[in-house]
This record gives sequence, C-alpha cells and structure tokens, in this order.
Amino acid sequence: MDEVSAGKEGESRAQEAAREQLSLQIPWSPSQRAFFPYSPLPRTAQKSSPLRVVVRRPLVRRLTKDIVETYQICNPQFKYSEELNPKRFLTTPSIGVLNEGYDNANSDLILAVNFVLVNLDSQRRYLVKDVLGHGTFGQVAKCWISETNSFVAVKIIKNQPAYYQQALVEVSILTTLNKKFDPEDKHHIVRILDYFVYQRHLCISFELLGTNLYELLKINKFRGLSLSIVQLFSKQILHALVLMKDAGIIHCDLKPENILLCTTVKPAEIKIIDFGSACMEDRTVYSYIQSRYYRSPEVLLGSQYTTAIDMWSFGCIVAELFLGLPLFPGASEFDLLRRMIEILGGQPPDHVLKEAKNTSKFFKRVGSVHHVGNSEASMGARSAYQALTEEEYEARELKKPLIGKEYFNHMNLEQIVTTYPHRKTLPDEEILRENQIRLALIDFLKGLVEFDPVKRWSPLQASRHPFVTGEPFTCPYKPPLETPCMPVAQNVKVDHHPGGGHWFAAGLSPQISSMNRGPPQNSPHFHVAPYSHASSYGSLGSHGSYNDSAGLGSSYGSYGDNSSLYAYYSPIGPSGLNIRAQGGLSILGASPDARRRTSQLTPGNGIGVSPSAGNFAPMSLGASPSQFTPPSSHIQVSAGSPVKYGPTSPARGSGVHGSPLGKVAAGSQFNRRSCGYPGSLQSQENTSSLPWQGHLTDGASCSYAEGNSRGHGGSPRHVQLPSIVPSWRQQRGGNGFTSGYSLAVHKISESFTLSSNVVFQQTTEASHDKPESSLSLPDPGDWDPNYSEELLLQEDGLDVSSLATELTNKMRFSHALDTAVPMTGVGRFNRIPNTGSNLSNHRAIGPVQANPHVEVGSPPSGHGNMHAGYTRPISNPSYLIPHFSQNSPSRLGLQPVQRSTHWQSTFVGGGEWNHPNVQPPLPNCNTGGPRSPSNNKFTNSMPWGRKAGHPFTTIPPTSHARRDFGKIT
Ligand SMILES: Nc1ncnc2c1ncn2[C@@H]1O[C@H](COP(=O)(O)OP(=O)(O)OP(=O)(O)O)[C@@H](O)[C@H]1O
Repeated sequence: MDEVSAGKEGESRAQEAAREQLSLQIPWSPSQRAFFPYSPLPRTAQKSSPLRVVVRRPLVRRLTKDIVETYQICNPQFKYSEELNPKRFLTTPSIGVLNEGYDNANSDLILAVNFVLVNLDSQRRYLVKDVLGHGTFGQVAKCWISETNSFVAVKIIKNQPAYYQQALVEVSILTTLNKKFDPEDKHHIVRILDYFVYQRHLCISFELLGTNLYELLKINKFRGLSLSIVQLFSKQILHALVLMKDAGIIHCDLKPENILLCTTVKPAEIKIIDFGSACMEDRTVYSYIQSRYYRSPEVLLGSQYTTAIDMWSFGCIVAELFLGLPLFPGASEFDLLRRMIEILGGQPPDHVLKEAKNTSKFFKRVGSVHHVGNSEASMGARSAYQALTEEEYEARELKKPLIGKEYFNHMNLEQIVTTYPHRKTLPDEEILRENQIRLALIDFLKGLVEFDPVKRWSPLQASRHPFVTGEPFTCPYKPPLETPCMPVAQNVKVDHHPGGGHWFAAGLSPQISSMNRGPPQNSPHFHVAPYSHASSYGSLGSHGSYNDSAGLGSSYGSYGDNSSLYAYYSPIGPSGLNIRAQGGLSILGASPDARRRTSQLTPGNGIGVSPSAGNFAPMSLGASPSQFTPPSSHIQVSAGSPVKYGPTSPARGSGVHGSPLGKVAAGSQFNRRSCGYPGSLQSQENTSSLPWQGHLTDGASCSYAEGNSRGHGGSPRHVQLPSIVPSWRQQRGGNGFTSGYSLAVHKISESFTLSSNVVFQQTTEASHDKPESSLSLPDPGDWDPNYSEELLLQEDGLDVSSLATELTNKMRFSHALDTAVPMTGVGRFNRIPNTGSNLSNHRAIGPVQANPHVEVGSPPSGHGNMHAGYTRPISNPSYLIPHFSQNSPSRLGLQPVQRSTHWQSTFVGGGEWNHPNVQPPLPNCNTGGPRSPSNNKFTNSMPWGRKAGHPFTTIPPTSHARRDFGKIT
C-alpha cells in the first residue's frame, strides 16, 4: 500500500467515526426523503433536461377528446361504432318518407355529413361533406373522393322521372361540350366528371368550383367590378358562347349565378355551369325560359329563339358586372320590356313583333305591318307597333302590371354607363382612359342587348370588339360579317308544351320516353357515335361558304359537312339501371343539315334501339340546327307528339300536361334572386290568352312516323302516363323498346343576312330623350358617408385567384362540419344545411306561398302528383313546401332565383354603400384576403373592383325578393 492510499483510508475511517458520533446525537430518519425543498437547477442541468410545458386544456375538451379511450378505460366492454353516431343532416327536411326512407317529401335524397354516394359501376365512393347549393333539380353536394384525393361537386337529382330525364339532357349536353367540343378544357365550361345512379337518384359529378358572380357582386356590396375584370370575364364567357354556338346549344339560363369562379386557377378564371335548361338550337320547345332579368325580348314576346338569346343574357351580365345591379330588373315582364325600351331607346323589330305570340299583350298596332321585311319599319316611330302604356296594359289585361323601382333614374344606356361614378382615387389621366373604355363598353353592350336577334352580335363577332380585345376604341364597332344566324327554323313546331320541352328536344320527353330514336349502338359509356358537328355555323367573312347544291342561298355559312348525325353522349342506363320512362337511345340532335338527316332517321330503320340496361348509347342532340333549316318550315308531328299539346299546354293553366320540371312550370316562376330588386312582389302577369301562332306554318313540313314498338314503361306520345309515373322506379334490366321517327324538311324559304350598322343607328336614337338631370353625380366619396377606401374588392392589387379562394374560405359559416377533411372550396349560402336558415344568402329560400297570380304554369292542384301524364309536378317546391334549401329551386326560365336575403336584416351594413337596401355580404364574408389592399390585384395588375358608388337614387329594397312570377306562356 503506498502512502496515498494509506492516507485515504485513514481519512474515511475518520469520517465514519464522525458520522457515528453524529448519529448518536440526531434521531433516526429515512435516508431518502420524499420531498425536498425547491431549489432551482443549475444552468447546466437546465440545458440538458427537456423543458416540459403543460398547457391545460379546457375541461370539456379534456373530457371529450379521446372520449372513446376514456370510456374504454372506464368500461373495457365499451365498443364504439361509427354507424351509431347521430347524423348531421345536410338535407331538409331530413325525414325519410319516400323511397324506402331514403328520400324526403321533396324526393331529395337525405344527405348527412359523411354519407357515401357510390358509383356502383366503378365502385368509386363519394363522401358527402357539405351541401353547396340547391336547385330545381336537387342538391349539389361537396364530396370527397379519397381515391383521387380531391373534392368534387355532385348534383343529386330528385328521385322523380321528370327531373331524372331532364338531368340526362344536362349530362348529354355537357358531356358533348366537354368531350367533343372542348376536350382540352379551354372554353370555360364546367367539367362533368362522372354520373351514376345511387338509391334511385341520378348523381352527376362536376369539378368543384367556387363563388358565383352574383355572390361576388354581393360581396362587393353591389358595386360594379373594375372594367378590366369585366373585360376579363367577358372574354371568358364569350369563349364558352362561341363553343356553344358552334355546338348549336343554347344555355337558356345564363346569369351571374350560373357563372362560377374557379378556385385554384390563376389568373382568375370563371366557368359556366347549369346546363339543365340547355337545349339544341333547333329544338327550342320551351317558351318560358331564361331568368327574367336576363330574358331576351324574343323569349319574352314568345317568339322563336336561337343562341342569340344567350347573347342577350350575356349583355345583361356584362352590364351588371360593371354596374353591380341588373340592367333590366323587371318586376314583371311588362316592366322588363318597359325598361328595355327606355334604356335602349328602341323596341323589338316588327318582324319579331309580327310573329311573336305575346305581341298583343305588350303592343298595339298603330300601322300596317305590310312592309315588315323592311328593317326601317322596326325603327321606332315607323313601326307598326307601339308599346302599351301602363294604363293600356291594365285595361287589356285587367290588372295592373307590376312595376319595380327605378335604379337608373330613367337614363339611357349611355348615360347609365358614363355617369357611373369613378373610383375615388383614380387620377385624372386614368379617368380619361377609363372614360374611353366606357365608350367601348357602351358600344359593346349595344351590340349585345340588341332587340333584333338577327342583328345581335354573335359570340365570335362580339369577341372581336375592342372592349374585349383591349384595342383602342375609336369608332363604333362594325363586326366582321358572319354567316347569318337565322331565326330558329323549327323542324318541330313549337307547342310550348313543357312536358315535351327540351326533353323532347333531347329525345327524352316523357311523352316519347320509351322511344328510342337513334341508331343502334352497343356503346359503352360516353360512346360517341360517328359524328360530325357543324364546327362553324358561320365564319367571319365567310358568306356563302356553305356550298351545298341544295339551294340554300348564298349565305348559310361554312358548314359543309355532310355527315348526318349529331351524335351526343347518352347517359342513359347508368349503373345498369333503366328507367321505364326513358329510351336507351335518344336523339338530342341530328344533322345540322335537316335534308341529310332525313335520310338518317327513317322510321324504324334502326333508329329505334333497345335501351337495354347499362348501355350508354349516343344521343343525337337535335335535328337540324336552325341555321340550316328553313325559318318557316315546320314538322307535323303525328298525334301524340308533344306538339299536340301546344295550345292546351299546362302553360295555360290546365295543368294537365304540365312539365314535371320547374322549367316552365309554375313553381319555377319564382325568381330566386331575392336581393332587393324590385321584383319582390308577385307579378301580376298572367298567361297570354293567345294560342300559339307560330310562324312555322308556311308550308315546310316534317313528319314523324313513330316506330310502333314501345316498351311498356314508355308511353306513346298520345298516351297519358298516369299509370306509369306514380309508380316510377328505376328498373334493373332493360326492355327492348324500339321506335323511330322520320323527319323531312321540305322547304327552305328564306335566309337572312346580318347588318351590323343598324345597331348604332338604333342606339344613337336612344340617347336623345333622356333627362339631363340625372347626368351629374357627385363623387361617391362626397355623397356616401360610409364610403371607404378599404371596401372589399375595391383596392388595386387584388389577385382574383386568391380572392376566389378567400371567398371560398371566408364565406364559410361558422358551424364546422364534422369532417376530417379540411373544408375548402365553395363557401356561400350553403353552409347552413338543414336549417331553413335565415342565413342563406343566395337564391334564398323562396317564400312559402301559393302563387295565386300565376295562372299559367301554375302547378295544378296536386302538384307533385305525377298522375295525368306528367302533370307538372313540384316544379318549384317553394310553392308547395316550406322550402328549406339555401338555394331555392328555380330554373328554366322560371328562374326562380332568389338571391339571398334572409339574413339581410342582420347584416345590413348601415349604408356603407350607396343603395342602403342592398344587402352587404355576411360579415364573415368580408374579411380576409379580398379586403387586403396588398393582394387585391390580378396577376395582370388589374384592379378587382371600382371605388364607385351607384348613381342611382332609387334604392333597392331591403327585401330583395327577386322572384319571378312571370307567367308561363
Ligand atoms: N361545380 C360546382 N361547384 C360548386 N358549386 C356548384 C357547382 N355546380 C353547382 N354548384 C352550386 O349548386 C347550385 C345549384 O346548381 P345548379 O344551378 O347546377 O342546379 P340546378 O338545380 O340546375 O339549379 P337551377 O334551379 O338554378 O337551375 C349552384 O347555384 C351552385 O351554387
């Protein structure tokens, strides 16, 4: 042992002895104590030990989070089953009374959060997360597809044959537009992704879009958008309209509500939705179409119509985007026409008035209509017709016409546009520049809201206008010549029988439902039959490019294809289900050239095809596009065709053969937009007592020769369907229905040419007799005490794409959904499912009331009853039920579009804007991105909106009931 260790040993012994001595003095205690006095750790120790932050969660959360585990700890026997969860219903009413409890009393599938829709064919599952909106046809749900990790919008059609049938038309038309005409998705038309039948409901899946343009205006407190945005949107809508015209398809319900922002695309993009009212141009059967504010004069007058009616609506939309308010917010059709005449300074041309069936309701004859062909005859004073005054109308109709408030102080179009206040902060040079663009806008609008459908610009012509192209506007635009778009030459006499309606046009009329009118096909889904379309019904500068030898004259456009069949996708028979009331193969259109079509559609020669279940056969979307058929030709349809119902159409109120849809049905006469426009009262319009005196009677004719082999589920045209409809069920398996028809157009009588310069002549006249007083208006900042620089959408720098996203996000109502999937996408009026809520703000619930004023098209007593051969059923449920949907049903011209409103009193912003009664958006819709000055610009630096006030002294009422009680004609 060395010295060191000997020393240590001695030391420890000494310590031990000292301890023993100490222990003798101190009583025993445990060597380790349970508690020690607190002493902060040295810094080094603090660094090494992890800091533990304990955040106390709220008691409720602590008790409920992981509650399943908690219960299981408490009771090991506890088993959790998701199926037993209480459902969060999205459909109201949510009581299942139909379809074995799956449907409510309105035939809507009762949806709840996490309800799963299944495409039984593909086994794709759609997890319902929310309801995006309601329409005439049913509900639109936001669904999650885990397979693709994406959301889609699924329209779940009511479980009624009529809705089902019409929805098939939407599927067909949209599929055709998407796949055939716009495969690359460049034309701003919503994409259809899938369709299937689930629980007897046709479900159509669309790409998910965002806020609609009406909502956008509302968020902007009904102030117009900046001109650059108006221009951008106009261009995009025109892209779609060009395509639709080429396809010969009329949308029939263009309005701001049916134009939706895309949520994810940059720069800002919009898309057109809702082709449920669409029809082929040559199959214009409904006479009561388009939402009232956007209704064209020819539709209002009951004249024949073409794709030009969409151009009228488009003009109204462009004006509204600029002004923030509808250009023609007619409270009734009389009021609508009155406003058109006042603002445009003209009236419909005599050649339209002469032929239209409702002319006598709104005009009196003051001269000879002998020279109606002369365009000058229709110019103002020289017209043979004079619009009735209010008093005259009242005397004639025995009731006062409903007149809405004035928003534009009786100004004409030029005055309205030029006097619209500028953004407050706009520098002088910018004001000058904007004034120039406004002149271009005025000129643009004049070409669109042109009374004469023949002179109205086509989409292609309009798309070359300086307002759209951005070129300097120096003088009135003269559009390049385009092959004329002739007035619709019906190959089927318009009978205004809604039961036939566009279903008939689509070959889906219940009356002909079992007929199979197309070539035999064993096509898979979305099969396209040999097909050619008139890709250009007219080309600029291509007069007379139609070179067929049939003597069509010299200006029938560039169509020269001799293919014969407009073969459109047929959705019929999805999921192996077949519906009695439908054929397996339908014709939605035929050759653009009726002469050639004739040879294709001979009776029973293969056109009738068994609609065996599961076949998706091509549908032809119509017979000949009007451009190629004689304006005055008609087809005599054999007894039993929808034609025979013409004069006795339910539009007259008989209700016997009413449309099962809202399209022309009374229910649809609500204009759902209820945003405080003057049409908040019931219209006193009634039906015209005039029988349809269509102008298709001068000799040309076509004839149908139906195949005579019909399935039991289908009904011969002349046979009522009562026995079928009430018991309607989708059937598995198919029945070999066959039928066919032949068409023969024998006569082509005349052609039209475009004359563009008349437009200016007319509109120039219009500017003369307007009150001067309304021209000068103060700066909005001067007269609007609440004018704010920070107002939504008014700032430069807004990125519209982010706006769309923001809108989507911000407009979400606070009630969170029981969803694991983050809520994105559309946020509007539709976040309050199941409430009948007063928070709905778009197409709000139609007031629950019967509409005693509606004589024509009123649902017969017992609507919803499908007896009596498609007696018009619940075309607008808001007539019949306490409507619950956020979007009240509307459609088809009936256009029951109530835009919003139930929450208005709650959220009135106190005159922040210059028309106090225009409802501002929900508070929670106004925050965030769009308001941010830093992000309110397009990528191309276009400001989103204007800091402008309305020059209109008349204020929209607080109750923005924008109903359309217009009659069904
Ligand atoms: N692709 C979509 N993405 C987001 N929302 C959509 C989409 N399609 C429809 N919606 C919403 O659902 C609502 C109803 O849709 P749609 O207009 O197609 O139904 P509808 O029954 O035909 O209506 P209407 O009665 O107006 O004709 C729309 O107003 C819109 O808010």
